[in-house]
Amino acid sequence: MVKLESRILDIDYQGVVLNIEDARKIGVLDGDRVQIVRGDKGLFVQAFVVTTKTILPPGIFGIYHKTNERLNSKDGDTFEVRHADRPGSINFIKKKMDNEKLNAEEMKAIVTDIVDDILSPGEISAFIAASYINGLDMDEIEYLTRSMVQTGESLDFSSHPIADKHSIGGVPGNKITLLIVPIIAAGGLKIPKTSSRAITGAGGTADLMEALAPVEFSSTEVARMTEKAGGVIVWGGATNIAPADDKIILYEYPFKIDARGQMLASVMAKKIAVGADLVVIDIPVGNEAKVTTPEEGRKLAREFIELGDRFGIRVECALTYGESPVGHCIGVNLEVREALSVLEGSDFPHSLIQKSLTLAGIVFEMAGKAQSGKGFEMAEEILKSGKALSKMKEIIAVQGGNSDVKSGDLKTGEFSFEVNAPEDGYVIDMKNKALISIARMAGAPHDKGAGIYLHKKRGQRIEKGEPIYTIYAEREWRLEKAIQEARQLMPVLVEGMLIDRVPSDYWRPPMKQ
Ligand SMILES: O=P(O)(O)OC[C@H]1O[C@H](OP(=O)(O)O)[C@H](O)[C@@H]1O
Ligand SMILES: O=c1cc[nH]c(=O)[nH]1
Repeated sequence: MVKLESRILDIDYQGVVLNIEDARKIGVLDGDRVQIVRGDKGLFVQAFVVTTKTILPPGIFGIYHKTNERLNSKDGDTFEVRHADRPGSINFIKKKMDNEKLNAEEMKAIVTDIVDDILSPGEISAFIAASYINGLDMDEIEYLTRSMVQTGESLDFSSHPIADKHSIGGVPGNKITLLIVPIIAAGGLKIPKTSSRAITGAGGTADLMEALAPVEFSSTEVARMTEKAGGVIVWGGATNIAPADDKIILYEYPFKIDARGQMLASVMAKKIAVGADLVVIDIPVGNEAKVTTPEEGRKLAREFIELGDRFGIRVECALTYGESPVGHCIGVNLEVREALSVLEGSDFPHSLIQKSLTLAGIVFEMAGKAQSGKGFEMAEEILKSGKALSKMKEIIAVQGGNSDVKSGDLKTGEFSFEVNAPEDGYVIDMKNKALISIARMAGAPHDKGAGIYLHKKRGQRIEKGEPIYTIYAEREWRLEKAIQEARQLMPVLVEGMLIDRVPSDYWRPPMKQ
C-alpha cells in the first residue's frame, strides 16, 4: 500500500492513472485494479489502472471523472492506494464466453461491476460479445433484468396505472415516441418515458428529444416532472434508472448490434424501474430490421410478455412494418421537425401517423381508457384536436425547453446533396442499414442537422432527374464522406436502374508478360 496525492482528471472516463514507479511499488500493471482507501470517510473504491511514465510524477495519481463521482475528491487529497483482487465477475464473463449458463448471483456480480465502473471497456465488450454470440436464456434474461433494476433507483408514483411504450428500434426515422407520449399523457395516463440514445440507428429518441429540451435528469426529477405534466421523454443514461443499460449500449453502438437477451433486459428493466403497470412494445419487422420475419417477431413478443409476467407487468407487443423508414426523415432535427409538424396538424406522413395512433390506441385499450377496438379513435381525436400538441409543449416546458418551438425552427445542416433518379420507374427497394450508415457518415446523431430526407418512398413513381433523397450535413467533409458511402451502398433502388457496370475484362487474370 502507498499513500498518494490526488489529481482530478476532467475526462469523462473511469479508472486511475498511476506513475509507473508507484504502480510497481503497489504491485499492479496496466489493466489491474487498485483499491483507493480514505479511512476517515470510510471510502473504499475500486478502480481500473492505467500507468504513465511522464504525465504524473511519483506520489501523485490521476482520478478520472467517473471514478471521482464515487470518491468525491479534489486536487491534493491524500489516499492509500493498494492492490485489489481481480473481480470475480471476470470469471463469470469467461463462463458466458464458454457458452455456459450464468446464475442469478453471477449475473448480479457482472452488472454491479459494470455499474461501479470496475470492469474495463474491453471486459464489458467481451460480455456483450459473448451474450450476442451464445445468447441468454429466459432465466438469464430475468437475472440480468433484475440486476439492472436493483443496481439503480426506482420511481414511486402517487397514483396508478403508469403506462409506457418502447420500441426495440432498428428502423430508421422511428420518431413515434414524440407523438405517442404526448397523446397518452393528454389522454390522462402517466407516462415517464426513458429512452436510449441511438444504438443501431442514426438518432435514438433521447437524441431527438434533446433537440427540444434537456433530457438529463435525476430519478427524483423524472418523477416530479411526470406528476406535473403527465409525461416526460428523458435519457435513461442520465437518470440512475437501470444505469447498467446505457453503460452496455455504449459498447454496442460502434458495432451497430443489439444483443437479443440484453435488449429484452434493457427495455424491461427501464419499465420495471419506472413502476410501469402496462407497456406496449413496438417490434419493427423487416428484411434489414432487428427482427426479420413475423415468426421471429412473435417469438420475441412472447419473450417480452413472459418477462413482463415474471415482474408483474402487462405487456402487449405490436409487430410493425420495418421494411422501410418510418416517415420521410432520418436524423435528429429532420425527425423532430417531421414529428412536430404532425402534432401541429399536418396529415403527412401517413405511415408515421398511423403507427403512432395504433400504438397509443393499444395503450388506451390496455388501460381501460377506451373500449376494445376504440383506442385508435381516441388517440386520433387527441391528435386532431391539438391536445397532443399542447401536452407536448407542456412536456417541453417542464423539461426546461422552449415551448414556443415550431417545426420550422428545426434546421437541417447547411451542406446538402441531392440524389436524383437515373431512370423513370418505381422505387423498388430502400435499404435501411445503408440509409443509417449514410446518415451516420453525414454526422447523425451527434450533428443534429445531419440526416436524410426521402423525397420518395418504396412503391412510389419517380421520373428521371427527380430527387430521390437529399443528404444533409453540418460539415462539408462529412457530406463528402456520406456521398461516397451513398455511391457505394446505393440505398434506394429505382426499377430499371443500373446497379453496377462490370467491365468486360473484369474476370480476366492479369496478362502474362
Ligand atoms: O438506434 P436503434 O437501435 O434503432 O434504436 C434505439 C431507440 O429505440 C428505442 O426507442 P424508444 O425509446 O422506444 O423511442 C430506444 O430507446 C432508442 O431510442
Ligand atoms: O432501449 C432499448 C431499445 C432497444 N434495444 C435496447 O437494448 N434498449
